[in-house]
Amino acid sequence: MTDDRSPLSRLSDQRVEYGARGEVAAGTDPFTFFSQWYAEAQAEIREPNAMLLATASDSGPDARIVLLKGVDPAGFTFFTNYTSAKGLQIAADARVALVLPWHDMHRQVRVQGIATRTSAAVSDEYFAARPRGAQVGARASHQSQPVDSRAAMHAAFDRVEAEFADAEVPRPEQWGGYTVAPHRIEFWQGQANRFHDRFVYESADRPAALDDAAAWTVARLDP
Ligand SMILES: Cc1cc2nc3c(=O)[nH]c(=O)nc-3n(C[C@H](O)[C@H](O)[C@H](O)COP(=O)(O)O)c2cc1C
Ligand code: PXP
Repeated sequence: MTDDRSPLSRLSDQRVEYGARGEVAAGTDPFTFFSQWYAEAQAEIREPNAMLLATASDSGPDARIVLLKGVDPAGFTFFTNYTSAKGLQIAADARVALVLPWHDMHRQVRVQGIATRTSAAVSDEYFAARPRGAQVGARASHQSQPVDSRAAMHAAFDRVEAEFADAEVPRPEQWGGYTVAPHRIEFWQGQANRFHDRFVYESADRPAALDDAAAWTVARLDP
């Protein structure tokens, strides 16, 4: 904050005012609320399904972006490598948090829940729908492990391509989905004077179906 030579020392000058979208009221159930907000985000945000996934384990908290690939009343689904850092962390502690950061709309959605692996059939179906290059990449990558060089990565990619030259690329068994079944979900709408709207749905710490209005209590929170 005191070093005037660095532009990074002056970030306190940056200021965006919120509130142009008007006030928000709580919806009936979290699924309806999320569906409505997601449809609006889809129209305005370039990659609205990019979300932060936070994990907790004995080694401490960790976070990274993953892509949301589906939402239904059971929860929020993404795909990854089960032997990655996040995969090992979820194996040690399945409690996770998600944040959908829709800055341009002055909105965020926060989710807390329990991650469980999708069935092999669901993972197979999604893997088969990915572009071939992404399938090859998933087989060639030991996600989150050190690798010697970019050249070594390309060699691994080429080996997989050669192995399945005339065939479909099968899903590696360590690659698949997780569904986060939520017990807390918060909708945040930025407002003027940092006096925002926040609505939190809770299901008594137990995951509940998002569209089961009776399972959720809703409260407004101070900003
Ligand atoms: C926009 C964006 C989307 C991403 N989507 C995914 C994803 O869906 N699955 C995934 O495994 N990694 C995804 N990544 C990469 C992760 O952020 C991360 O680098 C990788 O999964 C390794 O994380 P880990 O070492 O914590 O396991 C994405 C990164 C970005 C920036
Ligand atoms: C390492 C990794 N895995 C999976 C994904 C999800 O990609 P896709 O949309 O092809 O499933 C991404 C997206 O950036 C990624 O970086």
